[in-house]
Amino acid sequence: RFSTFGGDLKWDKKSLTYRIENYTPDMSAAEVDDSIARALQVWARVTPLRFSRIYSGTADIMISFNRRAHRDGYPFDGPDGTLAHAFAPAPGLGGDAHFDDDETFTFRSNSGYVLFMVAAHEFGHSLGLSHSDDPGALMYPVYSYRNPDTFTLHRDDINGIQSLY
Ligand SMILES: CNC(=O)[C@@H](NC(=O)[C@H](CC(C)C)CN(O)C=O)C(C)(C)C
Ligand SMILES: [Ca+2]
Ligand SMILES: [Zn+2]
Ligand SMILES: [Zn+2]
Repeated sequence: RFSTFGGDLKWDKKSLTYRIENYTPDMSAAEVDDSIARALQVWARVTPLRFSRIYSGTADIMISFNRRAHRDGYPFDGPDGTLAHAFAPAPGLGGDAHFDDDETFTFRSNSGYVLFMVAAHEFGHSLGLSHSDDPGALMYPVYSYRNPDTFTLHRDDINGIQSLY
């Protein structure tokens, strides 16, 4: 069963911007760009939301790779453990997604954490979803590998995001 953040935190606009601030050494920049774009598309396909990329200035969804403490009061924990975090819709830090660069991120291989899968989960938070208790849902709080080519959103994720937009 999906959950949202208290107070129905959601964006009050349909067009959102995103900016990739830096890159992980684990993958090519093109693979990171593609993983991020596809992770946003997961949600765009089932909502009226549209995402456009900007290359400077402040986007609604600022995306970065960080290690340990990185100035938001939620330091990462080194390899494994927490893989990433994201903030509910709001100005400033709201909507932003941070990835723990002490992880090994991959484009599609399960020899690390598939960036597309992690990002798709994080963007659920960026859009206003909290966690689901359904183990098959993308918003379930535990990472599980799924083939990026055959991945589809679980009914619970769709119900959740469509309860907001
Ligand atoms: C492999 N490690 C895990 O499965 C860890 N889970 C995560 O890092 C979550 C992200 C995954 C689901 C992409 C954190 N989260 O909810 C961010 O929004 C632990 C379950 C160990 C906390
Ligand atoms: Ca970690
Ligand atoms: Zn952070
Ligand atoms: Zn989460």
